[in-house]
Amino acid sequence: MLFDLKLVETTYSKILTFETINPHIKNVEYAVRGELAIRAEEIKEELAKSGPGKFGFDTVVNCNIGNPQQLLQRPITFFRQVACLTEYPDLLLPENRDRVKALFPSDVIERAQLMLKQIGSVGAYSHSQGILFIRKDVAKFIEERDGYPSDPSNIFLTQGASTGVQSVLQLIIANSNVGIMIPIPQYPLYSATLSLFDAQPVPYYLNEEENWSLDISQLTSSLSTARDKGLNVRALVIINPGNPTGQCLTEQNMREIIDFCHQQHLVLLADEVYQTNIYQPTERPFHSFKKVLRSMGSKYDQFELFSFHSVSKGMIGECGRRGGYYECTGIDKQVIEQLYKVASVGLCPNVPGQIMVDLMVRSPKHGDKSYPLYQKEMSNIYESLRRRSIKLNELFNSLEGVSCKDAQGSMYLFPRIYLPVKAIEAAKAAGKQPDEFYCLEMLNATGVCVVPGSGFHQEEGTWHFRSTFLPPEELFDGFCERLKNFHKEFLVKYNG
Ligand SMILES: Cc1ncc(COP(=O)(O)O)c(CN[C@@H]2CONC2=O)c1O
Repeated sequence: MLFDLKLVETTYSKILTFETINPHIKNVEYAVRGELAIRAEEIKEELAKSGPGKFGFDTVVNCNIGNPQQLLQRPITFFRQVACLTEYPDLLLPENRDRVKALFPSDVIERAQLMLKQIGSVGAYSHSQGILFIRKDVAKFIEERDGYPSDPSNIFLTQGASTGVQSVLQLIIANSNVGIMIPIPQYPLYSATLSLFDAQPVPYYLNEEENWSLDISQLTSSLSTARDKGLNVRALVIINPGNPTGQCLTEQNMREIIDFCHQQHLVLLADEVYQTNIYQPTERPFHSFKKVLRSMGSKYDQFELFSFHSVSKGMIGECGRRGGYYECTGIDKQVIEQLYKVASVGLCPNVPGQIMVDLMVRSPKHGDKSYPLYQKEMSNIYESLRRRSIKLNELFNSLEGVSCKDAQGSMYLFPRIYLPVKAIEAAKAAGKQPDEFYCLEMLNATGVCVVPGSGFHQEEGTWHFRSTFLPPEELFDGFCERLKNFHKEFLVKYNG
């Protein structure tokens, strides 16, 4: 007898429902692309369909995510020229030589030929840890940056820093009693990943009054509270420069943190993706944890450190290429073998992303044909980011009931907002956190999409939001004006 499909359809119950999927996935929150970002996409749709109409603006400005090229930042010419030739090697055939020479500088052609000689084809799987030739370039970059040896076999190329962070956390989280120390406010990749792997976040609070500084006493009290609860705290996460807070650690503070981890037997995860987004290079230069660690002498030779970097940030902003790496320092060889085994399950990181990592760590040098343009493009982007960070910081601090620490690094400002009682009551009535309510009102009034501080977690009773300073400089004054006018109107509406 044939199945009566109607019968099957009426009685068929879904295997996968919200109730039956992995509960850890349901616990995951990632505010950078949460409710505000979703609402911003809806508004974009409505604007595309029916024009400004009911909105007082004609464009949505995505300041919720550090995605420079979404905000029209131009890619670095040299990087794209090399990438272009590696994607279509026929351009390098003798019959095309003259035409290609007319379009591409000789050092671009040479670099593309070198890359293709090493990798074969961008369409081929590579070594699961990443192409050795590129890992050697990463190791050389680290040695030249820090002045200490780096071993390519201790380097993993990854799909952006995100997947590196997740691989390392997955390795450390042996069971649900494992605690991982994370900064508050923090970039929600960490809290989200701990939820996913069913680990326990052990929050340590950054000190906003002291420019988001990291007090060792805060680490100590947070750790002892967690251990008193019976948690097996195994690692400490540091984001330097900070996201969302933008602070850069002093070398002295970094030595104290390493000593703290050494004494308390913690693995250190150093997220350094913003290491070139440094806007006060004299007062607050970037130091890598690898360099500071190696400068502290043989007592720390066995210290365990993972350092993460990415092509998504800096002046490069090639977020969509998903390129990054992490370096394992002091990590047991057998543990590295396990990391390799898991990396091999995913076969390999994407090869265009690996090429971008190589271009980042081995960029045009003085004397190369492409160097003048490369240097000009990089410094123009850097100076513009610095100017925009200062301008937006000044704007926030000019607003009534707003205070904002300056951006020593990264791509964000994280102003604190003091909201009128009526606004807090209105938020409660709407079932929203006060800063979430403020951000939604901002989006609906101006089209500017930022992320509420609650999405990064924050000290109880304080409210913040995070904005990038990425809108194009030629539109920046208009962008700032939108925010200023909104804030004034918001206060009138809820101060009465
Ligand atoms: C501190 C930090 N670490 C890692 C990442 C992951 O980067 P990739 O996976 O792209 O290498 C980000 C991305 N920053 C997110 C994305 O944009 N805005 C943010 O806060 C980040 O801010």
